[in-house]
Amino acid sequence: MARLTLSDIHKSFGSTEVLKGISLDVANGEFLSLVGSSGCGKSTLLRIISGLETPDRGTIEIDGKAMTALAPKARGVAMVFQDYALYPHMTVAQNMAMPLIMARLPFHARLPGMKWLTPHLAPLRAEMAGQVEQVAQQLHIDHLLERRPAQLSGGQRQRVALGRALVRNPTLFLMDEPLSNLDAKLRVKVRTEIVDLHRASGLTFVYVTHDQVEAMTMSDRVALLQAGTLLQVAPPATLYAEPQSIDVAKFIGSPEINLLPVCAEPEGLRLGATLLPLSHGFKPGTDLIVGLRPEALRLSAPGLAQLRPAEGPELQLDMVQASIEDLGSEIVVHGAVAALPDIALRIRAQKSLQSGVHKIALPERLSLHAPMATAVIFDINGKRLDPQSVARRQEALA
Ligand SMILES: Nc1ncnc2c1ncn2[C@@H]1O[C@H](COP(=O)(O)OP(=O)(O)OP(=O)(O)O)[C@@H](O)[C@H]1O
Repeated sequence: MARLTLSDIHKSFGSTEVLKGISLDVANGEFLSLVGSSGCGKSTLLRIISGLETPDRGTIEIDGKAMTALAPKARGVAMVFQDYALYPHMTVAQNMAMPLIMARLPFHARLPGMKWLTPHLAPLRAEMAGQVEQVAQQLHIDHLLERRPAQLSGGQRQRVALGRALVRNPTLFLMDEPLSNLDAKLRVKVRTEIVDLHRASGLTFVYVTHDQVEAMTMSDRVALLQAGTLLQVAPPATLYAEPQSIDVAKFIGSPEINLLPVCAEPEGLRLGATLLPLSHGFKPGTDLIVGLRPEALRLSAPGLAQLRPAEGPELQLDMVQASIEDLGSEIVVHGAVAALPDIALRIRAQKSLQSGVHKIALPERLSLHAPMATAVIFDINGKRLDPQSVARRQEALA
């Protein structure tokens, strides 16, 4: 187990500043995912932690010990790459033993044929073979030890790469998009296996992905990186329900969050002809943005099953439906706010809550309802307005 501390990490390649001052603490035994769109600097940060890349500025500590100047192999860190980087001419057993051989056998003893000329090293070789066997059993690949990588499936290769990293008994496990070469079904399976491996090993994991579903389902916390800056670091549920900015709100959740430009009035927030009763005491005339998750919206229309009564106060919006995506268990409805055709709306709803017909047909005009508590309010620069400070302001005005 290891605690990782990054302080003010900067990195440029030529004139391009890729990391702009990253500070991050990863706790002992935590599973932290680093997410962000392509090119935002995820792999560079991982390579800096492992020692494969040097930061221009900033420090890396593991359990309080300075790592910044140490060579990769001195850091006790294991890394699994996207392409697995297995040696094609070696068996699975030889691939998995390689980190042990490099760390523990003297150079001359690693050369071909030296096994017979260094009998005094036989106990060490047997111990290493035992370690490989043990990790192979843990990953259910012990029956594959004599095969070469070309004789394995994608998922099996992936497990060999994990095994090769684990065999060194690392304190910190780094993974760079390890599932991206697997098909969708296998990805779900291996995802669960990695989570199980994390639980069983108790190791600290830092996992890079651009896939928000992976990050949200696997991690204790998610760190969202954008253009070399950390936008927010939080548990998945917090990132989803309490995004600190519009950029975070847009990255997490599919379909994307609905963003409605409104203007504050004394009685609420005005969206075209609709007045949303979110009267938070904003100065009249202030432009704001209201975020509503597609799955927070419920539809009603003539001919549809009646909605269950709401548990708390609700917002109501009229929508002009443009298209319906039927995903089997649920539907996604796209459309526009009535009378404001440029403002797109998306709703995600369980199909069983609809009228029960096989082919979903909805009237063009729909009425949408969302619990008020699910609305997230941002200022015009995209920063989330803290609900507590909003409440305090309301009290002060009362
Ligand atoms: N060795 C290098 N030399 C020059 N530029 C580099 C180097 N390594 C990375 N970059 C650039 O740094 C930026 C960040 O790259 P990085 O691989 O860290 O992004 P990423 O978030 O991991 O992207 P992806 O999800 O596509 O792998 C990119 O613009 C990339 O082209």
